[in-house]
Amino acid sequence: MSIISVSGVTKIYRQYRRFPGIIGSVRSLFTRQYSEEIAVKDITFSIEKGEAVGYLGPNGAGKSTMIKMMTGILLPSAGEVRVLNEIPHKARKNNSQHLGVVFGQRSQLWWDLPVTDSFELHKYIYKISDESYRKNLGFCTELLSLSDFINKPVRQLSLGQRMRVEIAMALLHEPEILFLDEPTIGLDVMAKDQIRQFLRAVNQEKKTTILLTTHDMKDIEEICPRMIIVNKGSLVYDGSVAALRSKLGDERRVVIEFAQDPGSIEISGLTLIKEEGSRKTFLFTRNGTTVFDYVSRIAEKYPIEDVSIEDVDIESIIRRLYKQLAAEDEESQGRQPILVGGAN
Ligand SMILES: Nc1ncnc2c1ncn2[C@@H]1O[C@H](COP(=O)(O)OP(=O)(O)OP(=O)(O)O)[C@@H](O)[C@H]1O
Repeated sequence: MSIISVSGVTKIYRQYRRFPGIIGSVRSLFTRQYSEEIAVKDITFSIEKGEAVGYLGPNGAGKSTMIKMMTGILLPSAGEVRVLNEIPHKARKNNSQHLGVVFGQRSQLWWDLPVTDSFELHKYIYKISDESYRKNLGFCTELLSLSDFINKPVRQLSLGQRMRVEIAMALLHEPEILFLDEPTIGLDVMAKDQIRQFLRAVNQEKKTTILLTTHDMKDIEEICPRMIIVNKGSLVYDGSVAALRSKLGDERRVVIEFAQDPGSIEISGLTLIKEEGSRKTFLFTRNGTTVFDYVSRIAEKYPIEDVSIEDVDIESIIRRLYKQLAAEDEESQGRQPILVGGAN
């Protein structure tokens, strides 16, 4: 049985409009006008125990709304969300023992208290046994290097330190599922790396199921073998990075270091995307001809010093997908998603 199951879920936000001015305020009392926004549109997916899934999408795609429904903060307008086989909104009290939640922008910590006091309070509220607390705190302190600032008041912590503390706190009661909304937003490269390594360890060693939203593709690469992509409320992709790569055309980047600058060269089948003197980068799409055929054809005309072939990075793939989706949106409003499905 899936640990999370979302079937046909839609969320519509309804916003009441006020008429302007004093007369308007009186009128608003009698005439209710409202606008509707479909934030999540008929989404279905399920997640198995122990998976790590990235939930992606452009701004306003409906990611936070979905996390809020899975954690029981919001109710769907239609469809059903089940987490640990319960309706999250109804089972909030019981479920909180089994869920860990980190909302990057909103803190669960006590601002003026030392970090340890927030942890102790969490231990008390969640009735964590002494042994379990010691073990989990030890795991987090070591892998997140918390000891340098664990006695400082939370308000004195840097953003990166605070995020590490938030994540540790969400894991102290050893939840089965960890939800994270943009856990690496605004952090420096080192802090991001540490959090990614930590989350990977939590998923692999403790078998905690992880679902995170992010705009940072490195988070996906390092933590999540599976990604779910949403756009304007609808699901547009559910599968692995590799499968998306091949769905969108299997592109490779070919970097050629020429013995001397050959000037501008044109080879049909290769698209020049970067020129740095004698070093040129081409984009190659697999289409029956191998990249070696192209390179040997070039080498007949121009002496080559070095060649390297790289996969296109996931960031570029997602950018391409978003561009494709935006173009499709312009072309035909409300058409069926182009890419649903595609696991491994
Ligand atoms: N409380 C609310 N009332 C009305 N509309 C809302 C509310 N919360 C979100 N929305 C709207 O629903 C849509 C989806 O918002 P949501 O925050 O879920 O997107 P998101 O994918 O998390 O975006 P981002 O990446 O920018 O955080 C947006 O158009 C947003 O304006």
